Amino acid sequence: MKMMVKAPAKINLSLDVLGKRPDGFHEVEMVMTTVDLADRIELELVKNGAIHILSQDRFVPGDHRNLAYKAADLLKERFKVKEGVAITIQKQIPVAAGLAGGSSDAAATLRGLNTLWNLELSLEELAEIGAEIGSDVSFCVYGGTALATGRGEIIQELPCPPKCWVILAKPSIGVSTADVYRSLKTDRIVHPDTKAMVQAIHDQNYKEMCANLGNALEDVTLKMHPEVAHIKDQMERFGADAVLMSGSGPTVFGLVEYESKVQRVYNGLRGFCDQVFAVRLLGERNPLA
Ligand SMILES: C[C@](O)(CO)[C@H](O)COP(=O)(O)OP(=O)(O)OC[C@H]1O[C@@H](n2ccc(N)nc2=O)[C@H](O)[C@@H]1O
Ligand SMILES: Nc1ncnc2c1ncn2[C@@H]1O[C@H](COP(=O)(O)OP(=O)(O)OP(=O)(O)O)[C@@H](O)[C@H]1O
Repeated sequence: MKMMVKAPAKINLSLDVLGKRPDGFHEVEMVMTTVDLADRIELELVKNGAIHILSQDRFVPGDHRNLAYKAADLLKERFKVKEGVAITIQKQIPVAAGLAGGSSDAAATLRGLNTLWNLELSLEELAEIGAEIGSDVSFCVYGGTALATGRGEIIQELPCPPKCWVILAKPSIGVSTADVYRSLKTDRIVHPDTKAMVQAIHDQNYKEMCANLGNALEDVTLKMHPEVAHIKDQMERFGADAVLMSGSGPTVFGLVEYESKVQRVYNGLRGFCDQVFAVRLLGERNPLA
C-alpha cells in the first residue's frame, strides 16, 4: 500500500522571544501560517519492518538524521508497529531556509503513517508526539494559522489571514537555527506586537497585518549575513507591501495584496536570488491525512 501526503512550508508572520528557559530553549510567541509551497511525501508499506528514506535532493539526509525518519521511528517504537515504511521525499521547500521544511516532512509522515499503520491517533496526539522531534513539528501537524507559544509546541488555532500573495526569496546560504538562538541577546530584543498581529487576523485587516510583521531573530541573522538585508531592501524597492525574514532565516518573504504587482516583485528578486517563489497563503488546517 502507498499514499501521498503534502508537507507545506510555513512562514512566521510574527516571532517574539520572551526569554531563555532553564532547559536551554527560548520561550516564544509566534504567529505562524502555511503557504502553498510543499514537499510531497510518498509512504509505502514495507513488510520487513525497516524504515528507508529516499530523496533526489543532495541536502536531504538519507538516514536517521532525517526528521521524517525520526517521525516514523518514534511511532514505530511507541506503538510497537511491526511493518516498516519507505519514505520518498520530493523536495520543493528549500533546505535550512527558515520555512520548516524538515519539520513539515516529519509532520506529514506522522499524519500519513497514522493512516497507513492504522494508529487512529488524533491531530492533538500527533502534535504532542511531533514536539519530541522539533519545536516546529507540532504546528506543522495542524498547518493552517496559529499562535504558537512555549518553545513553539503549544498551538492555538487562528482564522485564515486576509488573502494575499507571498513572494519567498531564499539566498544561497543555509542558516543554523541553533546558532541564531545562541547569538540572540535577550535583553536587546525589539519585541513585535503579537496581540496586534492576532487582532489584525481576527479583523481580516490586511494593512494592520502588514504593519505588525516582526521577527525578534531578524537582527541576529542580518548581522551574520548582510545579503539578507539586501534582499529585504530589494523586495521593498520592487513594491512588496511588507517584508520580513521567516523564522531564523535566511528566507525573506514579501506580502503583496494585488495580483497585478506579483510578477514585478517576483521578476525583480530573480536577479538577486537563486530560489524565488510566488505563492498564496494556505491559511487552512491540514486534513488528517
Ligand atoms: C525559528 C523557528 O523555526 C520559528 O518557527 C523555531 O523557533 C525553531 O524550530 P525548530 O527548527 O523546530 O527548532 P528545534 O529543532 O526544536 O531546535 C533547534 C535549536 O534551536 C534552539 N531553539 C529552538 C526553539 C526554541 N523555542 N528555542 C530555542 O532556543 C535550540 O538551541 C535548539 O537546539
Ligand atoms: N526532511 C528533511 N528535509 C530537509 N532537511 C532535513 C530533513 N530532515 C533533516 N534535515 C536537516 O535539517 C536541517 C534544517 O533543515 P530545514 O529545511 O528543516 O530547516 P529550516 O527550514 O530552517 O527549519 P525551521 O524553520 O524549522 O528552523 C538541514 O540542514 C538538514 O540537514
